[in-house]
Amino acid sequence: NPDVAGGPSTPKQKYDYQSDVARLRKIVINSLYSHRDVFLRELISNANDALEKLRLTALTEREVLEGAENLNITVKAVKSEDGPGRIIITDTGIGMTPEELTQNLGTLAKSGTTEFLQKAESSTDTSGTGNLIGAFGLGFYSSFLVADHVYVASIAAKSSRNPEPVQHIFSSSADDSSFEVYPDPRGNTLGRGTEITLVLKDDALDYLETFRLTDMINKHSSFSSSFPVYLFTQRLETVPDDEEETATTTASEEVATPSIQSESDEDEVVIEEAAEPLQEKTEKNLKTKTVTVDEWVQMNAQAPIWTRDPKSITDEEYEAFYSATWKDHDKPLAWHHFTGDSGSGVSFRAIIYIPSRLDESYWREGLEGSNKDLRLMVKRTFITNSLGEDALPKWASWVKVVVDAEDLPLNVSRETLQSNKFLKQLKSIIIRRLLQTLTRIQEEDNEKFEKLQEVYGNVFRLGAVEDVKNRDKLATLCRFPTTQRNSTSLDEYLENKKQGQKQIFYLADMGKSEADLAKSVFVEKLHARGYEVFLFGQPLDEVFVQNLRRWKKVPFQDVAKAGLKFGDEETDPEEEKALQRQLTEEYKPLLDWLRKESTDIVRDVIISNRLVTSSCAIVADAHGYTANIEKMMSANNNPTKGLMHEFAKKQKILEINPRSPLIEGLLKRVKQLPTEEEERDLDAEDELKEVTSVLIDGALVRSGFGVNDSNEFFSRVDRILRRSLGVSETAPTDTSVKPAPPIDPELPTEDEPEEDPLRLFKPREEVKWEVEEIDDEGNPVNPPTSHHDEL
Ligand SMILES: Nc1ncnc2c1ncn2[C@@H]1O[C@H](COP(=O)(O)OP(=O)(O)OP(=O)(O)O)[C@@H](O)[C@H]1O
Repeated sequence: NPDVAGGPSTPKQKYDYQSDVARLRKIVINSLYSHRDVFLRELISNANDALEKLRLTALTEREVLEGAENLNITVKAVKSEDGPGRIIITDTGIGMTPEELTQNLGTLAKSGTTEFLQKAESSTDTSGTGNLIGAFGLGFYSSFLVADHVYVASIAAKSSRNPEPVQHIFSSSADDSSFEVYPDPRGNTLGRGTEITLVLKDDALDYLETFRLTDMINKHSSFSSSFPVYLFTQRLETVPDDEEETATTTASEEVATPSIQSESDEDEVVIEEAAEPLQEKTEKNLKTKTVTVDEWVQMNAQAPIWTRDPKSITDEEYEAFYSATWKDHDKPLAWHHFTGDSGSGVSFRAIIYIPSRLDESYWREGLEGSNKDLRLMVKRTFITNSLGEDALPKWASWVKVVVDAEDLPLNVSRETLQSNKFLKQLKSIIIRRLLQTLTRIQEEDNEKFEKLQEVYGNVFRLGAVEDVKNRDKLATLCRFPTTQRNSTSLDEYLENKKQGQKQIFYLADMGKSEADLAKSVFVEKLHARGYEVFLFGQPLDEVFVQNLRRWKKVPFQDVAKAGLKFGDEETDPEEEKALQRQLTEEYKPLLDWLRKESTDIVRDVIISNRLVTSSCAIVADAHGYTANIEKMMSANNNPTKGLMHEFAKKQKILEINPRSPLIEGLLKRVKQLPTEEEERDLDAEDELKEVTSVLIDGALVRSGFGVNDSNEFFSRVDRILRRSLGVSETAPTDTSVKPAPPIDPELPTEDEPEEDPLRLFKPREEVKWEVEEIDDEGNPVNPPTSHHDEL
């Protein structure tokens, strides 16, 4: 309606869009045509939200219902010979005051906006932007995908705070950086709610076709509203050419919005059809004529999906409902539709959906992040999406649920709901059903279960830590790599354990790949002997086992800690035990030597039972930190560090492998050292001390710990290398460098040449190496040129 634009007498208020909105609109306007259809879905969804808000407010404030009788959404296409085509979407929802028009439509307050804008702006691939738009949900701004100009007429619902609402217009064209808000020159035409007029772009006129709109509403919006959605249609009909008969149908161009008799689901549009069958009439009177019959057709006449019999619902319907309700355009991974009784006498129907991806914010939000995707309804009226104190635990906060309770009073408020037992029971019912669904997938659908692992693997671990009541069920869902298989459950591990094995073996080192873990010194013997070891590289793995402690009564054993038992030690032949005793005796001088040299680092030194090829390893004592925990502790900057921490850090044991030639050689050298009564050979002692300390530091590194002072460690390595190369140990390295030029506070005047983004792919300039010659003493033959030092 051109009047909407306002006459000269209407005071217009002009505003600039908030910068994010301006950026968003630019993306929308430049985006791909194939995604334009979303505009209708977005506007109908907003209309539905406005109606839900109204119905919820009406529970406590009846007067908001004044102004318009029915709660519905209408869509009408207006073709025009002399002007542009228009689509008008109207709802009788809560409406907006002029301030709200400015605030809600002129600013962006959506989560993830910045991220979306950055991604969309840097995307050079337009189809990528299209997918982003689909996933983000543009809301109101999607209007500009198809419209050159948009008018939003809105009048807020009457309330005690706003007893005399006035209908206002928000007006903006696609290429404007500003918008206007002004009183509607037509006065109050809506009664209550919002009317959005899209003045279509020339290349979007095909949206005026009824079949196009019908198709779009059926596909995207038939599930998005529990309020009736009507589409204005016109059809041609042949009627008797009898003035009296044709009076019941009008061929007017405009028809009033539908009048609806009740708010129940059986809502019907009152458009009278000819009372008698047409055929009889044409037979009576052969003279006929063709008239245009205007009709409001309800597009979502079916009952809401959750109230229907699951057998009558197709997968496509479940998926369409999911995407319309939660605006997730990736298909859900699975769903479960059920009827329940809370046990406190409230019966309800619910559908639980498992999304096919976790929202990026899930791990960022920390443990406080709670579920916002649970739609709690009472007799089909949306009540709340927050369970308050009875919120789902963090691990399950991603689940999307619709619950419709039958036996609660409709005027139940959020507060009285909190005190109702129903919510508490509902929480545990949802969790139980969710676990059932997950377990069913585990048992019946391998492919889907793999996808579940990919998306929710860490969520199950978190759940087992967080949700003590359901710990076992969640732990059953967890899969881990082992030294023998890619993905093993705890039960599968136990089925594969060896005779006598009384521990579940695992090695944990956060961030390490399975391949790296499998090469660890700690698993070499277990693996060589055919025992299976869990390889825990995920951040939550070690926390998971420490909370679980045992599975089916079998305790977990960290293979990097003392206490490892194969379980068949009893059956070791006598001679093997004797050999062990003999080795301990034989290696006593080396063990004593090592104890003396490693007092700051380890608690004890022993002959190892776990090493095959490696010469030595550092093992955490049962009460000490493993390398993994030690890393976590230092990364955390944990305030509980202190005495206990220092104590736990030192609870390590150095294990040596008597079969390693290196250890044998070391033993020989220790034995050769003159005893104290004779003259001590201090040089030989120092040299051996140095070798020993490199060996211990090497063991620390190999076992995943850090060395105490890495500079000192490398100087020692340096000295040993010099010695083995016959280079002077004391000859200094020339450390002179070219000093920096004097201070220059001037800023550069010319623009820096832009860096070539493809430089990495271009051949590098040849690097010339100069080899420095040294004499017998290790001193350079030719003094180094200055550019060596710069390097
Ligand atoms: N038909 C309407 N009636 C009342 N208020 C509306 C209507 N359409 C939009 N609004 C208001 O404008 C705000 C912004 O709408 P917009 O569609 O951009 O985002 P949103 O609805 O918050 O997000 P999304 O549509 O992606 O869920 C809404 O939150 C709502 O307050």
